[in-house]
Amino acid sequence: MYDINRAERAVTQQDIKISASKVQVYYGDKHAIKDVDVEILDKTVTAFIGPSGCGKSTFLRCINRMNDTIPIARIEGRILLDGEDVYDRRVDPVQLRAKVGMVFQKPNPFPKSIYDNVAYGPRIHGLSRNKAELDEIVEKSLRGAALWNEVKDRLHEPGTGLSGGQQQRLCIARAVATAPEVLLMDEPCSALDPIATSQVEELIDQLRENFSVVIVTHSMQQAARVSQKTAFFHLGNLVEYGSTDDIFTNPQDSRTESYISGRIG
Ligand SMILES: Nc1ncnc2c1ncn2[C@@H]1O[C@H](COP(=O)(O)OP(=O)(O)OP(=O)(O)O)[C@@H](O)[C@H]1O
Repeated sequence: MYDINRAERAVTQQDIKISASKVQVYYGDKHAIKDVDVEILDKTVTAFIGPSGCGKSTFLRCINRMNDTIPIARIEGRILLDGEDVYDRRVDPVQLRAKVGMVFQKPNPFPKSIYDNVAYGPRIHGLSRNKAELDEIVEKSLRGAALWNEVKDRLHEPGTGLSGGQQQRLCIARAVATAPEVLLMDEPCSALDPIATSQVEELIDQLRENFSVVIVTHSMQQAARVSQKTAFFHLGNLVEYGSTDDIFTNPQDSRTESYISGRIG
């Protein structure tokens, strides 16, 4: 049923990149994430799956403190990135988000040129000393996002003039331009057609050579194709977490089994 062979399945002994313990998220009185413990590996694609409203995006946003921007959101527990608490008062969320990049559901390029979209982060974080270095970062990022060949002759045209799939790859280039260590992707293909989806999925597979990638997806086929680890959420709980093969072929919890077989969700 699921194509479980496309992504390399042998998850070798990877370092733990993110370690969450006893994470709770409340929106006002609503308890949206309940006591979540999870260890996310480096150089691995981890998929978050589960029915609508189960908390996938909420938990994803905890990792780079995007929930800080929602006034009614309250977070408890601990999330360590390379052993350091991302909620420590000394952590600057802007710096954190350069290290933990994010790609959203709808491509959201800035109303700027293709070049300036990618150069934006490196400029504000002072990652280049001169124009030549900045050019290099822009080219490398666009190559990394498998977009360079399509845009190299029109770098100074607006990013918003690209197709949806190209815009999403531009957003991925923008995210990788600040040399992040983790890439969070919240349903990155939901606005894309099948061809653009397949290009972005291939890209995700390449990105894990350098990053820890966490992807929220509604498509179980996509989770099976791109991830090596899968976490199944249900009603705010992390019900089951394991290798993608195991989750899809031998789930241990009846709720996981019901979801992957289409009985809930
Ligand atoms: N900004 C917010 N304010 C109040 N409640 C919210 C907010 N964002 C999410 N919630 C609630 O928290 C719960 C989890 O939502 P979340 O968006 O994280 O789920 P999800 O699994 O990502 O859903 P979907 O698959 O539909 O995107 C839901 O009950 C939702 O209504």
